[in-house]
Amino acid sequence: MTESPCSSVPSVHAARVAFIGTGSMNESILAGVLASGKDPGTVIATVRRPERADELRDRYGITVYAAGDDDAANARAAEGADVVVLGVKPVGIEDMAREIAGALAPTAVVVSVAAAVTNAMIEAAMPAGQPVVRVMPNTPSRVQRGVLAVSPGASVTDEQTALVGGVLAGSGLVVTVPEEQQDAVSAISGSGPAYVFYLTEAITDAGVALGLDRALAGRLAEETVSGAGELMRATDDDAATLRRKVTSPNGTTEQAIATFDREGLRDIVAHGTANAAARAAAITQELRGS
Ligand SMILES: NC(=O)C1=CN([C@@H]2O[C@H](COP(=O)(O)OP(=O)(O)OC[C@H]3O[C@@H](n4cnc5c(N)ncnc54)[C@H](OP(=O)(O)O)[C@@H]3O)[C@@H](O)[C@H]2O)C=CC1
Ligand SMILES: O=C(O)[C@@H]1CCC=N1
Repeated sequence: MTESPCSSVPSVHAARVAFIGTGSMNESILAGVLASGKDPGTVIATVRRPERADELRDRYGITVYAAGDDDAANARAAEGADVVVLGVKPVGIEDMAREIAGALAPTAVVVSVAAAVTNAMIEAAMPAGQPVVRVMPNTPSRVQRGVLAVSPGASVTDEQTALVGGVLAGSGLVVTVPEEQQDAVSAISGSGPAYVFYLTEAITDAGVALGLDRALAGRLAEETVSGAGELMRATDDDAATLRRKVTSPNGTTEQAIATFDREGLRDIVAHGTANAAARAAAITQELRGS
């Protein structure tokens, strides 16, 4: 991080934010940011397909350009923006950075939410000195309950990083992490919602196997997972303490937990997340080789 020579950074309220490539992840962040009260007139988005642009326009009342039928759409959206959030797939991020580079104000902060793409890769696609910030968000951003892990690049000032953090705070908890931890963060909180949904699916299937109808089993599982999450957030108890409070000695829960331990569920989770982090490192290498 570097010191700002002068205070040319706008307020979070006034900052013009462009979301370039607004699919599952960027839409989640955008939804959280707007729900936090940011003026829709300060937010612009791009997608590839015109029908997707219509959908976002209807849902959020923002300006949306479709790059599929307008080659200049992404550059036009980036022009005049204070914060530009790149949300295309990792393999397309560097090309997208190059596509918009010429349209950016020198002070515009380029944020990449792509897994496995380093600040240095984005910086190399930009004019020298362009501020860049790498972020690993997650989809609960959509309901302002995301976790967004921020790693500032080489040329971004503290004030610019604070602006990015202030905008993203509308979508959830913003934490700062050293960039070398981003693959681990991606494996834990970036992918984490999928693990929780997977567990919810498994609990639902287990309910069906025990004779419940699927609709009821699904409702029980979903309410239980979301209720447990809210409880975890609302109390000072950690997860292990809350688990113990459910587990009566010689009761029913004890049997389930003992089975999970015996059959290695913790090891499976450790192995799965290690593979997720390893995949991020492999994608970085693939992108460097391409
Ligand atoms: N999904 C997640 O939970 C998380 C994703 N990420 C990262 O977010 C990034 C996006 O992932 P995700 O949202 O899942 O992917 P999606 O496929 O849902 O979103 C990609 C979006 O990019 C748009 N797009 C593609 N090409 C262009 C183009 N040339 N111009 C403008 N828009 C374009 C697509 O438009 P269209 O819809 O019209 O095709 C689509 O809306 C990835 O880099 C991923 O690593 C990070 C953390 C979590
Ligand atoms: O699956 C992926 O690659 C992205 C990054 C983290 C969550 N989704």
